[in-house]
Amino acid sequence: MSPPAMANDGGIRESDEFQKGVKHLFENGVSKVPNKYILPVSDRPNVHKEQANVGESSLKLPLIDFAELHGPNRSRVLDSLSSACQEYGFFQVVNHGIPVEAIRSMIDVSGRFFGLPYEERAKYMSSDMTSPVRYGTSLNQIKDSVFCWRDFLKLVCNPLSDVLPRWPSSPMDFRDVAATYAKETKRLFLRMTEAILDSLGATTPETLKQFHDGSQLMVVNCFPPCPEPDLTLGMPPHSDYGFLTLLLQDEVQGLQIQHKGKWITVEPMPNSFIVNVGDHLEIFSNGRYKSVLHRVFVNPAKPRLSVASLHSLPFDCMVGPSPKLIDQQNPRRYKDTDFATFLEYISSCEPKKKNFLESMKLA
Ligand SMILES: O=C(O)CCC(=O)C(=O)O
Ligand SMILES: [Fe+2]
Repeated sequence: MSPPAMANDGGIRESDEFQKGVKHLFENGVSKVPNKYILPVSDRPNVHKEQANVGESSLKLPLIDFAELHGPNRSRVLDSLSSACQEYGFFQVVNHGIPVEAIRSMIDVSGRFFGLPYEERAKYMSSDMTSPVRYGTSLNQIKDSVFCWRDFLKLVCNPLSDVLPRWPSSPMDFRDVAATYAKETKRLFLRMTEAILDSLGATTPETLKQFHDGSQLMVVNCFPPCPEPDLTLGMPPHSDYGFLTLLLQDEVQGLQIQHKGKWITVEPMPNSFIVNVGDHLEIFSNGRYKSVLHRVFVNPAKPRLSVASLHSLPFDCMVGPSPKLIDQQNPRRYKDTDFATFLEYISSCEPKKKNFLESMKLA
């Protein structure tokens, strides 16, 4: 027999309700954050206190004008790219060549997907980490002891023709829009990666080819308004495991990155992309470029949406420090790793900060 359903301070009577996600809680008029989502005091966002100190807590990321990368100023832009990856692990890209229409449509269709009735969204729930489509809540709803205030839709993007028929068929235009967006972001990723490899002096034809055939995962994140945003987070501090993440956020604040020991809010900039160094790039660069912790705070009034496109080498490929970046002065600092090891890691324990990357470091 299952244990009796427990009432709690959020007025939610069944713990199973939490498995349905935060959009569901919000639609049912939740008026207090249920205990399941309340973080220990030391992990709470403290956003309002930080923002009273505006000068320090709000940040314009280093700006990379992508068009300039292909002009006479390329080497200067590569230098800026290199400092951004070393100092912040993040930068913002403008003039990236992705049509505004593709960006707007992706945000719009994602919003409409999360606007579908719960039963329609729930068709895509799966505990299989390798499923081409996976709807869910929190980070890992099977393992997390405290849930975060986020629902997600994960879409494996390669090979596109194989996975597309498994993607949501509703809203009707979802597949078309998301496939166009996936192709556009892949193209930008490849051009971005050429520049990153160039900035490291680590370009080889084999590496470029591997990225060409590499993996892509899109994560659509939905953060509904939260009645008590100071008690919880949309996403706890984490680093991204791939090589590069191309992140699109709507106009609502939420993303914070850790910089010089402080949490700094990244101001949304319409139609631009935020790009961040993932664990695989930190490893590949032998520690030169940093995969930086980031988190998401929620707010009481506005829903927020973001789309992260995570790119790396093919799923079964080993990632290790580039031989071009290892020498006597710079000995190898990380072990080789692959996706399978990472998946095993996230399914076997609650992901905490940069533990995965830490476990890859050589003493
Ligand atoms: O919503 C955001 O701004 C960040 C999302 C994120 O960090 C992720 O999906 O890994
Ligand atoms: Fe992330």
